[in-house]
Amino acid sequence: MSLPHKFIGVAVIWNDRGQILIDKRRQGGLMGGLWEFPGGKIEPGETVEECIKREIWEELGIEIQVGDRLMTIDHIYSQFAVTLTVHHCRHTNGEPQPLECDEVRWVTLDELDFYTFPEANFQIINALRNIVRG
Ligand SMILES: Nc1nc2c([nH]c(=O)n2[C@H]2C[C@H](O)[C@@H](COP(=O)(O)OP(=O)(O)OP(=O)(O)O)O2)c(=O)[nH]1
Ligand SMILES: [Mg+2]
Repeated sequence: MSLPHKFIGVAVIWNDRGQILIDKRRQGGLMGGLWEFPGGKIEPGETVEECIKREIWEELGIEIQVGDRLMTIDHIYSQFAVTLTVHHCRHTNGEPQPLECDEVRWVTLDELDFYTFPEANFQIINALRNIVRG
């Protein structure tokens, strides 16, 4: 049996105050109510960078500059598998709006502990802490 496999571009969006943008997935849907780093499915013919820029515009209505890749994570959930390609991004323009989620918030690395993320995100959060704190 092979699980469906989703390829996702994920953005760690930094602002000038060293905060990161997170969003709360819509209640009811898959992983509803969990917080995540914004992003979505890579479409055919699209690079990860293009996917991230497009998704962030569609989901949050802001402009970003997509920077270096932080990491790629393969994770298997009970119903599907995901490959998350995570890039550092910089917020350049616009006020984030919850266009396709329930809420958006700027948080510090420390504050991430107060939010519940999907299982695969532990690796992302650990990597961010290692980078920032050496
Ligand atoms: N954007 C994002 N997705 C994440 C993170 N962590 C994590 O496991 N995921 C998973 C949850 C989703 O299955 C998938 C994100 O894709 P999506 O939000 O566009 O897809 P979806 O759940 O709407 O899936 P579908 O119903 O359209 O098939 O990746 C994260 O930090 N950010
Ligand atoms: Mg999405």
